[in-house]
Amino acid sequence: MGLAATSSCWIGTSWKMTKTLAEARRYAAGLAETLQARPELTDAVQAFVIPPHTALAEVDRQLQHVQAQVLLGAQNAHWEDAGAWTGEISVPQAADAGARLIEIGHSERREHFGETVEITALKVRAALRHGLRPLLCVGEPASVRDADEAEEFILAQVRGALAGLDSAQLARVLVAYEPIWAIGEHGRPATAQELAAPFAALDRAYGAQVEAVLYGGSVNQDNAAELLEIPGVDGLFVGRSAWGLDGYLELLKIGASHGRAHRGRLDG
Ligand SMILES: O=C(CO)COP(=O)(O)O
Repeated sequence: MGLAATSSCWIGTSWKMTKTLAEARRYAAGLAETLQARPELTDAVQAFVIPPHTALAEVDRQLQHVQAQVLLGAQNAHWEDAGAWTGEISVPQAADAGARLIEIGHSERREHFGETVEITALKVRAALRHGLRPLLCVGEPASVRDADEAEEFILAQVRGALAGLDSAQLARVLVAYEPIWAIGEHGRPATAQELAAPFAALDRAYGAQVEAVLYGGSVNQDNAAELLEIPGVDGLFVGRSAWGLDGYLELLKIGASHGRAHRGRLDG
């Protein structure tokens, strides 16, 4: 798939429901230009960008010369390949527009669009069936965290979505742990201390089987380096702080320096 073989750190962004076509084109063109001029930014990083469906094909066009450096993703796709599903798009349609990754089960989709564990399982299978990487998002609400049940909650979400997959399929899955209370303008970033136990639990259960486990929720240029140091964190999934290209490039730089240091440790 053209992924950096040695990538030790994933840094990606979902634009959620933001950006006109012109804004998406400008961002993607600027990203492509920067990555061509400074390929070292992704030497130790796998970058990914998840635009709204309306901009997928155009962003794909803009990123065509840096496809080995940036994975393009879609924010959602239906589990059926085609049919009478008004308002939905299928995995083959997302792939046709350039997507190589499908985001599944973001808490905003679970909360506002009724996406259940069963639905996430169907969508994971649809993505894999068509050779795309599923990016499964899991995370607990504040009430579950306060009841000290976060780990059970997120492991049940992952288990339900990935049940029955073989090891080759699991090896293509990305998991993003995004506590709901940490996401968006009303969220606050989780601290390294709060994240230690959930990431340890995810690592124990799935770390060796899935491609990567990422953290998301109010990631910014000030906390990214510290978050990347948490054991079990293989990368960051970013909303608002990467909606401007400069913000995303800054995060890529932080990821690159983390990735290089990490690789140095592995090599040494
Ligand atoms: O939901 C997120 C990524 O999927 C995170 O959003 P924010 O970085 O804006 O909190």
